[in-house]
Amino acid sequence: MTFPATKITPNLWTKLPLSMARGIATQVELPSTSLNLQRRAQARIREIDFASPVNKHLIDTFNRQHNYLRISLTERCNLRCFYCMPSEGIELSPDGKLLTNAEIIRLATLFVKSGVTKIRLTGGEPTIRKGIAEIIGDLNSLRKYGLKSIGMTSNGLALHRHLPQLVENGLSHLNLSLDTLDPFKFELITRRRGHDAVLKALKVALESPLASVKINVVVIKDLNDSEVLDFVEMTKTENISVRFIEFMPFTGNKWDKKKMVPSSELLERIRAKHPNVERAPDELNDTARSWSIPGHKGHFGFISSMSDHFCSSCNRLRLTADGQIKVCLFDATEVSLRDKLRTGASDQELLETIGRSVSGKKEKHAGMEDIDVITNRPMILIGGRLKKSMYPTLHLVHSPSGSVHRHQKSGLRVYSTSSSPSPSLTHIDERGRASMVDVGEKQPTKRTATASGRIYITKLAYELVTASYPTEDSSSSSAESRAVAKARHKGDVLTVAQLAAIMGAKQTSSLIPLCHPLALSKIGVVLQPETTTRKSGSGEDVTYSILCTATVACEGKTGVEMEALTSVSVGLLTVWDMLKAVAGQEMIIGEIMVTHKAGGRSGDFSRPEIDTMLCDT
Ligand SMILES: Nc1nc2c(ncn2[C@@H]2O[C@H](COP(=O)(O)OP(=O)(O)OP(=O)(O)O)[C@@H](O)[C@H]2O)c(=O)[nH]1
Ligand SMILES: C[S@@+](CC[C@H](N)C(=O)[O-])C[C@H]1O[C@@H](n2cnc3c(N)ncnc32)[C@H](O)[C@@H]1O
Ligand code: SF4
Ligand code: SF4
Repeated sequence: MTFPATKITPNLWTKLPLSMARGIATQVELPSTSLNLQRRAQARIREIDFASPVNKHLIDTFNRQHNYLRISLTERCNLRCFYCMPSEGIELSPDGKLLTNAEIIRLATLFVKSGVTKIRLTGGEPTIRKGIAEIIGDLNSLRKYGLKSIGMTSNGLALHRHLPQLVENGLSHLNLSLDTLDPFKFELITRRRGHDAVLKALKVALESPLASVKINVVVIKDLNDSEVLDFVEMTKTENISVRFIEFMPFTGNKWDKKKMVPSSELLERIRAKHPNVERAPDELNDTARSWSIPGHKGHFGFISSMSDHFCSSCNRLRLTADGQIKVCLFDATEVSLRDKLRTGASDQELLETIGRSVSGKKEKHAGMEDIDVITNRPMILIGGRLKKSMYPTLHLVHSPSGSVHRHQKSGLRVYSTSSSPSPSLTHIDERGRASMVDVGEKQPTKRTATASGRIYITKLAYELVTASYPTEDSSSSSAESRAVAKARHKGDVLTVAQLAAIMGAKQTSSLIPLCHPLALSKIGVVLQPETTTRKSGSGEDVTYSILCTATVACEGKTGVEMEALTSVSVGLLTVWDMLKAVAGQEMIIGEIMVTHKAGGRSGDFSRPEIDTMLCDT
């Protein structure tokens, strides 16, 4: 006999681990007198299987037990983070294709009864899903089947007012995405405003009884990597976990290895300031490797999906908003549970479908050298599909046929760019020469457009603009006062800029070569000085700016967005001219955009405002 099975006392049998039971059950050299032992071993295996918290359909061929389900509640979002979605936007699934609240709960119940103990709601932005509070409440009732945690990953924009209700209904863990402490950079990264709202949400979260609050920071070289120490500073007084995430590639996000800062490099920067930084315990199956600084209340960690992946301990499955099961973030394969559900599949049939997907899960994702050639969905969708015209033109392997084929090195599916239609320009004739569009045949309709833009100015310039005029002694001899006097000499900055913006709208066709002259019926310009305050390591940082908004209208054959944009641009340039004596070259003009447009064939457009996108929970 090669196995000391006979030495196992009845008491020990009940604790015999699966591997040993298997060893005994499969031994061929057991004497016939020991067949009883084999039977006992087989019985022990059945006992373990029965008691196993995870159904066999959720265990893959690498023995990874999938007890973490991420549910995407929506494909929509109130931000437009450049690293998550293509600038062209995404094609949304029609509402009828999305899982209903009842379908989400039916599937979640099945997963929980099969061993899932952790559910994370994500998206898109989960907080804009109608009825999220009820969904959380219903998930909470699954605790009786073994569900231990209900988490949510959110950008926080619409959260601060709703969070207490969500927590009351059962939300236990919140991961808040906040990549920068600088409001200006926030707008660059998310292509939207709302930094203040996210900070408010963070404050509410830290004051709530949530079991954990984590901040997700996607680190991009030369954009926000200089803020890593400021984020670490937050862990000094707050019981939070800040996680620095390596920038990952998804279709359309223009991933570039050079924009990614490896976690090891960030750790060295942190160590240079805090030599006593030490490794902290990780949670089981955690994506992050945690570290802390002695004396700090919170800790920080690195999610090194690219440089040091954690696939061997992967325990996660994804359910997309349109009801697909996706077993790996980087695997485009998916199976529709929604279709099965809607054709009357039983729980057992659904579980078997899930099991087939799980058993096909690969050991790990492609390495850094190959991963940028796979065609996956943009991160925001993780469940929808890209418009053909959105297939990326970078990082793709071309095929002569212009069809889908496999990348030679990784074996992953790639798309050729040759089938992508190219958009056409309206101001170019067939020979590629500039030409004004003939609008003679078009019917005049009421058109309106609103554009906005911002100029960032210095504190002194801000005070000058907002102080009632005149307030200071312009005879003072300091250089600063002389500059103030010189600027004031030009007049009331906001009034002059407003008039200039009105003139700018009227002059658009003289300035922009192919714009039609239009008889404008309305030009409304508002210049609003604004301050934004943020906490920094050394106290508070305040940003000073002036927001210029112009609304233009006409009864005509072409749109008036160029007039609105020109108006804003001229208004902001005038502010620059008026303030250059005090603010010099430190000013920045930016974020010039169309925010609303109505009338005309292309239909109405409204850039989502933070407040209009709030969920209605
Ligand atoms: N490779 C890989 N990375 C993932 C996966 N899920 C999340 N991440 C990474 O982890 C980051 C944070 O995701 P979160 O939504 O906060 O989820 P989480 O890290 O699982 O959250 P915890 O439950 O707090 O551990 C994402 O931005 C990704 O970079 C995954 O399944 N695979
Ligand atoms: C897709 S978002 C969805 C939830 C929510 N809208 C949010 O931003 O928190 C989930 C997480 O993925 C992260 N993420 C998105 N694109 C990423 C990328 N290219 N690389 C790394 N993380 C990314 C976000 O920062 C966020 O923390
Ligand atoms: S990361 Fe989140 S907030 Fe940003 S665009 Fe993607 S889904 Fe929206
Ligand atoms: S890449 Fe795939 S296998 Fe690796 S951790 Fe993410 S989901 Fe799991």
